[in-house]
Formats: sequence, structure tokens, C-alpha cells
Amino acid sequence: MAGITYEDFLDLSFDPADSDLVCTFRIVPADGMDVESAASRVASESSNGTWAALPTGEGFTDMRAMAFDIEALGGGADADGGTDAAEIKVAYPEGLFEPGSMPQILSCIAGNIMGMKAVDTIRLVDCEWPEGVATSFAGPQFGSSVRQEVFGADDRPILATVPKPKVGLSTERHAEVGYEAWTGGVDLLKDDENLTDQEFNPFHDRLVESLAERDAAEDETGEPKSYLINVTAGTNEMLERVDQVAAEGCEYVMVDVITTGWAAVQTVRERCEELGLAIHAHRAMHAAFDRLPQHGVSMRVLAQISRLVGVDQLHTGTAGLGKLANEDTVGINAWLREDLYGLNDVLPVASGGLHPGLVPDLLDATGTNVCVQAGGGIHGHPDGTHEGAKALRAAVDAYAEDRSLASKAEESPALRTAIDEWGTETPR
Ligand SMILES: O=C(O)[C@H](O)COP(=O)(O)O
Ligand SMILES: [Mg+2]
Repeated sequence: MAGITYEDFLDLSFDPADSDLVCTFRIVPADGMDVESAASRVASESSNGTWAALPTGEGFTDMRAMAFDIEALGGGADADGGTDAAEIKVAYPEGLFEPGSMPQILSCIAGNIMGMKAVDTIRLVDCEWPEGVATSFAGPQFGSSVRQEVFGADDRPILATVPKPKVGLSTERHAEVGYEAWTGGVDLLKDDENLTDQEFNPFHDRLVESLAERDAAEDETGEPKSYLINVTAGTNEMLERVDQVAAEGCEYVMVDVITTGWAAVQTVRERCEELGLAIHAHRAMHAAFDRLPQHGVSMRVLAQISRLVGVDQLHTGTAGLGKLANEDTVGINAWLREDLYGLNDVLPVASGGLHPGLVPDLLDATGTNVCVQAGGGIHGHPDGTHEGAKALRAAVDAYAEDRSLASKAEESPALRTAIDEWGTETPR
């Protein structure tokens, strides 16, 4: 090759190798740019090209990505109602990637191209991960096995709750709320995404006091209980907190995976393996990447990344039923469960505006191999947290028993009250 220009990154007859990472992008070319030119610029900028023609020759390894498939999306597919939106596929050679480094991979496939003027918008929609790249990551340590192995939950989903208000509760009150919820029937107490180590509720005190209440709740109910404590912080501080969690005898840590960053999650994953802890991933800030359908990085790809870097549980939405916008919860959950070269699966977490009246429709959509989380849908119960937890547990038990909520409510006053309060409406 004497030299390369962006045109050398498009070949519609190209057949990707099994070892290539194939990415699907949805693009809207800039005004005056045809889709072929835009597609080849995407492949060029995300591998080893730039805006100018480049010399090649001695000392150069060909690491070109290739745009090889273009499908017009037709009228109205652009944000502005235009007709030139397209879905394109780009194949990246395996050697382009540093094994086991998610930041490096993303700097290629979701890097400069996200702001490139050749496209008005660009969205990384999906990735087909080849074995070499996928297995250079650890994947989940436990995955959905926690549901049965930690909690013995059989046919029902495991249940979690976030004390509300999400921040501002004292440590003592937080732990008490945990006790009320655990003894009402939830399996997991969960911190909220913005509760870490604040003066009103310091991390280590909360860890110790909550686990003391956890032990009391286990004694009272005879059921295993656990705590998703939020270790989110700078990486070194997170590792300190992970060590504290293990030392105090908890099974899990929770990490805000988008705001901490994938490299930090990879580091936490290594420490969690040494200590035998599972990772619950909260996805706060994901919508900055995935909410606008024409641009960014899809939740599907964020979920793929989460599995590769090794979280065990991940929030994937509520199949349209809760308070948050969701992208294809069902399809994402299916991907998290598919075989991926022997890597463990991920337990999907449904959270955001759930309450007992939504449980049947939710579980019809997601199946029962999930974690169901309700904050407001427990603590907002007219009779308080304990009754709220009983109501949610009754709703999932009814599903496992193949009974309607109405029939279960005849024997569960807590569920009856929840249904009377919230019905089966989706909150906003
Ligand atoms: O972090 C979460 O999952 C949310 O705080 C859910 O809260 P909600 O159940 O009250 O919507
Ligand atoms: Mg929250």
C-alpha cells in the first residue's frame, strides 16, 4: 500500500473474519456528504486513518477497519425528517485492540467518531464480539447464579429496595429501614446511586450498622439477606471500600459503572474476585449516552460492556413500565443471558418507578430470572416500609404461584393496600 485515504476504508464486498469485532452504527451524514463517504470516514477515524491522505510502507501494520455494509433507513429516519439515515457495519481487526482494555476499545469504536463533522449524528447500536476480544475480559464472577446460590429463590425474582429519600437519612434510620424491608420480605437492601460517604451517613458506619440489622433480619426470617452498599468513589478509595465490605462479611458491592468509568470497574472486579464479592452495577448517567435514538451509544452496547468487564447484576430498565425511559429491556436481557464463549451471564435488574401492581406485566416481559427493585414502591406504601416490602413480596410470590394479584390480595392486606393506592398504573 503506497498510502491510504478514507476511501480505502470502504469495501462493500468485504467479508469480515471471525476474529473481527463488527460494529453496527446508525448514521446521518452531514449536509452534502453521501452515505458511502460518511461510512468510510467512520471506519477510518475509528481505526488508523484521519482527514488527510497518509503515507504507509515500511514499519506500518495494516490495522484498517472496513465499512462493508450500508443499509438505507428510509424516509423520516433522520432527526430532521430527512431520508439519508443509514445503518452501517464496520469490521475492526482484532489486532487493533489491546486485550482486556475496555477504555482502549471504546477509544476506537466510540471515540472521535462521536463528534466527527462528517456525520450529523452517529449511534453505536450493537457489537458482535469475537471470541478473542470477549475472552480477554474476565466477565461476571457469579452472574445470575447469585439468585439461587445466595438466596435460594427458586422460581421467584430476588427483591431489592433503596431507602427513600435517597439521600439525607441518618445511618441509624437507613439501617432501620433496611431491617423493616428485609423482615417484610426483600432480599437485598440497596444504596442509591448518589449515596456514598457523606457526613449525614458515613460509609463505614452505614456498612457496619446495616449489616447488624441484616443479621437480625436473617435470624428473624430464617432467610438469607444481603446489602448492595455503594462503593462508588475514586478507584483507590473504591478498593479500600471493597476491602471494608469483605472484612465486615457482606456478599456484594454496588458501583455506579458509568460515572466511575470502565477501567475503574475492571480494577474493582479484580479485587472482588480476590475477595469473593459480587458486583451490582447501577447505570446512573447511561441516558446521556443512549436516550436520543440517533446518537450516542446504545444501552445494549453499554450492557455488553458491563458483562465483559464483569459485573454480576445490571440495571436494564423495566420494559417500559416504570418511571424511566427504557431501550429494549427484553432484548438486552436476552443478550445478557446468551452464551458468550462460556463467560457467565448477568442478572438483569428492573428498577425505576416499580410497585406491586406492575409486577405481573413486568415478569411477563422479563421472566423471573431477574432482580426487582422498588424504592418508592415500598417506602411510599401508606402503612410504611415493612408493609410495603410485604406487598412486593406477595406480588412476586403470587406470580410464582400462578395467581392473580386480586386473589393474592385477599390473603395479603399489605398487597391490597398497595393495589388500592397505586393500582396498575405506570408512574411518571
Ligand atoms: O436507583 C434506583 O434503582 C432508583 O432509586 C429506583 O427508585 P424507585 O424505585 O423509587 O423509582
Ligand atoms: Mg436511584
